[in-house]
Amino acid sequence: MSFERVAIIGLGLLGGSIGLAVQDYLPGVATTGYDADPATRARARELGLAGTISDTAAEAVSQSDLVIFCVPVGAMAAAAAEVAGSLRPDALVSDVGSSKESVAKALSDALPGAAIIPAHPVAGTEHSGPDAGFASLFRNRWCIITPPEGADPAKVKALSEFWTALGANVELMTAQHHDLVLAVTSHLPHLIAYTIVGTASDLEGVTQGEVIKYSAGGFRDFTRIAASDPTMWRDVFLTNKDAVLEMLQRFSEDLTALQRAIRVGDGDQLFDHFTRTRAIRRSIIELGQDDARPDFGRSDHGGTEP
Ligand SMILES: NC(=O)C1=CN([C@@H]2O[C@H](COP(=O)(O)OP(=O)(O)OC[C@H]3O[C@@H](n4cnc5c(N)ncnc54)[C@H](O)[C@@H]3O)[C@@H](O)[C@H]2O)C=CC1
Ligand SMILES: O=C(O)C(=O)Cc1ccc(O)cc1
Repeated sequence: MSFERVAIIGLGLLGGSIGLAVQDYLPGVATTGYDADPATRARARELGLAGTISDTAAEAVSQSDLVIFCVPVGAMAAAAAEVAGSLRPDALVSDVGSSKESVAKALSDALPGAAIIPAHPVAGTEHSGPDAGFASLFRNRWCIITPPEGADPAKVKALSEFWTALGANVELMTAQHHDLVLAVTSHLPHLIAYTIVGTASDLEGVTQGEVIKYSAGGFRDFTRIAASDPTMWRDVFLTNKDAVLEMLQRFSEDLTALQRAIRVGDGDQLFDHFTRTRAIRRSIIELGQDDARPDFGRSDHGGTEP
């Protein structure tokens, strides 16, 4: 089973990248796009983010056997409600949201009876909007699929093959496990970046100019992450609240332990901790997932990376 026509609802970074990637890597599959923002629809037409850009969500999905919601996780319920009653009976509904339990519930509440298999391509940048999309975004990245209990194995297979065709490596897990893992690997790092950049810019006696001028490598990396879309990240923290708070609690305890080591001058504890974390970085590089490598995620199939 493979898909004939994909509808993409939300034409920002993720939706635009899917549209471009399908046109490049699955040229036999038709693409239709819709975005709630008329200016984004106009830009999507100029950029050719999908074969057809519809002016209503209902029209975009009506012929499609795969419908992917690419809107902020807090907007999934409203976006899904707009297509209720217009889906093909055999359509598979999916999404790309960064949190999964709440999105699975939002989609199934809005679309009772529909086949829904949520997914999360763990691939992105700090940029958003239709101009941010590029076809090679998903190459060599993970796509986590979270099939609900009782999901049709043929549909899970078809969705896995779709993401594999776009260049992703697919992994299956429960939505609950996804939310716990991503809380520590993605959500908490973003919260820390938002905090540290705010702290630095609030410092009395340190000017904004100095923060920019002396931003050495580490801080500069944090400013990139802290430039990520405010709507998207507000929604991630509100929808993955329990897992983020649990990880934040553990993080605070570990930070307090390091704070104490500095205060009492326990150099061995600091050294041992930093040695352990350095080994984790090295194992990421050995796994070939070091996105600092110049060729990481690039493809020779076109697509422009920002
Ligand atoms: N930005 C990133 O790096 C990644 C984002 N994600 C997830 O992908 C989703 C989309 O994120 P981005 O593409 O970065 O956001 P974006 O801000 O670039 O695009 C979202 C688009 O959705 C549209 N939209 C909002 N409500 C809508 C509605 N009810 N109906 C139709 N369109 C609507 C907006 O007008 C906007 O164009 C989010 O759920 C996010 O958590 C997943 C992986 C990476
Ligand atoms: O730009 C970065 O460093 C990211 O971490 C991108 C990203 C953002 C959100 C996701 O759900 C997945 C990936």
